[in-house]
Amino acid sequence: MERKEIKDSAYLFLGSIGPAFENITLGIGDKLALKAIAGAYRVSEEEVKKRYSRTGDLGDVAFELNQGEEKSLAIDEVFGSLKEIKEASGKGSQEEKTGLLSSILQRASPKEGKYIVRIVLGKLRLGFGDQFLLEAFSIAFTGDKKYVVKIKESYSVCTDIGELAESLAEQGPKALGHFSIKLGRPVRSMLAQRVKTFEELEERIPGKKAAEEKYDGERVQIHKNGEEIKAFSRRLEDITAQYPDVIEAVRKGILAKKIVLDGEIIAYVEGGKANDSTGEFYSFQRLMKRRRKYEVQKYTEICPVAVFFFDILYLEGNSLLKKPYPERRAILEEHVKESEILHLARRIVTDNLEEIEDFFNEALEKRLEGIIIKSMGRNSAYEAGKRSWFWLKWKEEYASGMRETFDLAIIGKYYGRGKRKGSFGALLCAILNGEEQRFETFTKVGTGFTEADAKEIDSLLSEHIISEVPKNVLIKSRMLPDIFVEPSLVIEVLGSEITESPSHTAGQGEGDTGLALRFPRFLRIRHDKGPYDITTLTEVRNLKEGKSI
Ligand SMILES: Nc1ncnc2c1ncn2[C@@H]1O[C@H](COP(=O)(O)OP(=O)(O)OP(=O)(O)O)[C@@H](O)[C@H]1O
Repeated sequence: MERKEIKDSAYLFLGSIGPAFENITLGIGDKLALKAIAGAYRVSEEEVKKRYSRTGDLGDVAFELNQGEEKSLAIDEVFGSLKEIKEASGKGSQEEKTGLLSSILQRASPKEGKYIVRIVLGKLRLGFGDQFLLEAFSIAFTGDKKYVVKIKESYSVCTDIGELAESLAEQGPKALGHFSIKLGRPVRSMLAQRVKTFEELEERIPGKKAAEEKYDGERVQIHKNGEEIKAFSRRLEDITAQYPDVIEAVRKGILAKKIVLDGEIIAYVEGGKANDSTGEFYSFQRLMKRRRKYEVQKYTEICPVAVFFFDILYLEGNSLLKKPYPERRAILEEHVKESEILHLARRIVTDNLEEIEDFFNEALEKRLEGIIIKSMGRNSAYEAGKRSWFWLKWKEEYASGMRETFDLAIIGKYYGRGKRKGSFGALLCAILNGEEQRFETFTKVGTGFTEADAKEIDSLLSEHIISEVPKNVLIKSRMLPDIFVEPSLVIEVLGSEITESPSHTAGQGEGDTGLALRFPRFLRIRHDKGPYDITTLTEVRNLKEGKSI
């Protein structure tokens, strides 16, 4: 095969005439195909319809009607015609498309005609996909199956299967490893690994790490090449037309000429929530309203979105894929001018797992679904197409293993900090050590409150504010709250794990570590309980050992 034929046939094998990220729809449905078949083989449309209802496949109908056994087409002829069909547009384009299809069917053998019709209708169904084709490339162009893994890696960066086939045909295995990110050709997204326990985050990425908010929307890779701005989905489809608001915001807020950004588009209203400068996030379901071809502009108002960028892959002619994450993040911060629609993914950098836990709880409070922990290591490259151990996801559902409720006494309150300034903050809560008749801190609850809950709690606590720690309360200095309250108000809290903690005093005795409740969530105020009716240390210990309370 000639080089050009190799490229074209790579697309045709997958029932297409180009890579997914280019607009490759031919604009022919059953109705037009039926007309073209009738025209090509000089039978009535009724006849084609009758046969179609019997076989259920217009490709088979074309095969039956075609008498041209000895005819044969070259690949470039087929490919050229399909391209012409795609490009016919505007007034009279339907007739033009039908005429072009008719004409190529007349020149085709029965088998060729059958497959052309199927390709045109997007129903080739050869029974294999791109992964299979990559294995075939390994054998065909390197003579050895052992290159499959490398070819698949290259395909994550060079996502145009035709281009990949052409390079391999030309250079063999030497082509591998030399592909780079290119404007207009999205790379496959880097994905995050999942861990089983919160501690595993520390085992996998020890020491200093970043925790970023995890946005539950649509992954987007934005390519800006001067005036031309394109958005690609995780499946590498061109989704530019769906998000005119995002594209406009990029035009205004991203000043670099040539740049590729990775992020998540999410349904979001800036400053939507009173007292919260971070705005309000909405569900993935709501974002899906934006998946439409018509009335796109109207829906930008019905469902406003924002994009949160968390990575940069390319800048002014240079690939950044191999640079470590901290460097990429610094470059990203330099090039994104935040606005109502453009944001940087919020994050903290720390080596303290408890701070990450707080950050996670705050994310849930904002109705986000979790966090992504990212390695700050020197080798933390952008691993296109890979589920990488440099990125770990931790979601609300992973944290909800135990789901037990506890009645806890409030002994202090923290104000909202940073972005949460002015908002409710969190409550320091204690269990009762029955033997010592002492309240020992067990958890800090910052999520699950409605605005009404927060108001009610504030007003109830206001009567119990004291200036120092009472004798019957044991608090570590690192956990000191902004306001102390005497144990009086009891709340019911849902929690999912009891762990050893250097910050809490529950059951610590002479030792240094106490017990703590992880991922607590406020359920309700227990007006019916007093501070001496709450969950006790004995109950917590039993629960930790797997016995029920
Ligand atoms: N800050 C962030 N960093 C990286 N990815 C993020 C971030 N925020 C949101 N995401 C999204 O979260 C996805 C991973 O989360 P989740 O497990 O919910 O998605 P999934 O589609 O079920 O799984 P996956 O994407 O890992 O196959 C990423 O693919 C990305 O689209």
